[in-house]
Amino acid sequence: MKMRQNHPFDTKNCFVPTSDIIAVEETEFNKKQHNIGKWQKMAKPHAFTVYYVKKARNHRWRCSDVTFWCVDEHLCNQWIQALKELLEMQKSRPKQLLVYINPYGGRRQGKRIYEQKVAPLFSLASISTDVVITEHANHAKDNLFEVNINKYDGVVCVGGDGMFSEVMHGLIGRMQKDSGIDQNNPKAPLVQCNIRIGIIPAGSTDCICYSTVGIIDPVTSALHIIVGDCQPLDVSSVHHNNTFLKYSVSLLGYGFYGDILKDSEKKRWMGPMRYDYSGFKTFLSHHYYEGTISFQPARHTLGSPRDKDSCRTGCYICKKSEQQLAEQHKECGLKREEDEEEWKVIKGKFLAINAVNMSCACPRSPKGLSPAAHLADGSADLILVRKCSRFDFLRYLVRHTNQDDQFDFSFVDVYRVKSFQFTSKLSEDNESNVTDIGKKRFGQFCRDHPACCCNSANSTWNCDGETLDSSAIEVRVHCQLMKLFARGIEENCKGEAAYSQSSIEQLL
Ligand SMILES: CCCCCCCCCCCCC/C=C/[C@@H](O)[C@H](COP(=O)(O)O)NC(=O)CCCCCCCCCCCCCCC
Ligand SMILES: Nc1ncnc2c1ncn2[C@@H]1O[C@H](COP(=O)(O)OP(=O)(O)O)[C@@H](O)[C@H]1O
Ligand SMILES: [Ca+2]
Repeated sequence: MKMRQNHPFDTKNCFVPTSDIIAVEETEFNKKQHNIGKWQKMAKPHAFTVYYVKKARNHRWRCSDVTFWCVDEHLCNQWIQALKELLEMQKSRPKQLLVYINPYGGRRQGKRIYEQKVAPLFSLASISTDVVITEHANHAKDNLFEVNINKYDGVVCVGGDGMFSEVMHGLIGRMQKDSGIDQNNPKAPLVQCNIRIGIIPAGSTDCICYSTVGIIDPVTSALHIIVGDCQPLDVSSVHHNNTFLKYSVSLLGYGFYGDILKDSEKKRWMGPMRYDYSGFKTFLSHHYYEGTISFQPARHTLGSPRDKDSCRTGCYICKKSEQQLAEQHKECGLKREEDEEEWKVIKGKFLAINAVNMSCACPRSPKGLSPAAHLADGSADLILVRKCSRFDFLRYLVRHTNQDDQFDFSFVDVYRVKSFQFTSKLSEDNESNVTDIGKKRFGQFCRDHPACCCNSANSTWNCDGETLDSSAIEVRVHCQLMKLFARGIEENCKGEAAYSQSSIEQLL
């Protein structure tokens, strides 16, 4: 048996674990191939091609192939058969997928990206698909309540974080409905969703994809789906007055990121640039908001938000935290102790309140809002940015883009929490004096100090890129409620070199 790679100048030996094989196919023999070099000496060659994952720099994956030639047709078929059987044994690989494409996400390239880059790979890997191109917001979510979900091994969403959020709401909501769980009850133990979601990035921020794969690249994401990767993910539930509002997996942000989102929605025509435009505007407006945050610290996890190590493939902290939580729940089931656990209360004036379930790394900030946050440890990092000067806030923002510690400021606090509540001062006041028409009419600016940027109007919550209607919320982290076709960010990738190079550049 002889081997020929599609890159003839690569190393002669090629080692491919079966878990990295995408497909094995009998190679169509044509005259041109027969005339290449030494193969022309073979009387009647037979060949098969192995398509496999080739790992490149910066967590990027590509489909590569190697062709094996031989004269014996029987031997060739035996090899094809044996390799196909090996692939068949990989039970985590999906065979049937349901795909939702948001044609208006990001730069409006979702359909093209799927058809040109992803569909050919799925077809090579013999994955059958049912494709839905969404016609309106909530199309995918509503559809997920109707389809025969058991037919599928996974759901793929082509779009941004907002589109992912929609699909996640459909799947988690469907799961609770089928199990008779009332989502409006903030204390209800939610049923885990075992149908994995794959994200083909075609949105504006794509932070969920970046934080779970390490790169925004449709081909890489498609290959993670094909090899059947599985990454559990924490999900936060958000309630107001015993009414379910939304789930969140990436950023739940009040103040700065809420205001950016609200402003940017009016500028959708700008595409992903709208966030930079609204970001600049919001930065200049420098509004802060008064309110009270109470939270329960996450005592079950070994990690802390100030750790130097981040969550990586096969993360030990996520595994340990999951075990710890399972043990606690067993005990709590008997004693119903959870609610008695300590609550910490913080009142203040905040420029931003960010709760993140994952690092929220994205191309704008490759280390994210909380670099040491874990994907599946049952906790969220609660970041409180108190009132400070514009200059200090800018210093804080800039540290998201370099190696310096963004938590090392006197006006920034970070806590690892398992649940929290927020009420704005305004809603507290409104509750105490029911109708204050004056406040509503002149509510935009502080009447006592017109120039102080103190805002007597509420901000809005940014929940994975969607606005919430209520400012008073109650949030609870559900450990590993769902799963993605991903494996977290891999350690010691060739890409790490680029990271350390930039840190060297900074030192010089
Ligand atoms: C001076 C430069 C400062 C850069 C600071 C960058 C911090 C970026 C952190 C981004 C965290 C993103 C968390 C993810 C949120 C997404 O779920 C969510 C939805 O995504 P989708 O549209 O794909 O559906 N995206 C968002 O809510 C957008 C967040 C907006 C991030 C843009 C921030 C730009 C800030 C620019 C400040 C400029 C100050 C300039 C002063 C001279
Ligand atoms: N066909 C459609 N028309 C309009 N909105 C849609 C459609 N399909 C999905 N959406 C909504 O668009 C929003 C943003 O989508 P997303 O793919 O995240 O793009 P972006 O990253 O640019 O915000 C989501 O909230 C989703 O519900
Ligand atoms: Ca987490």
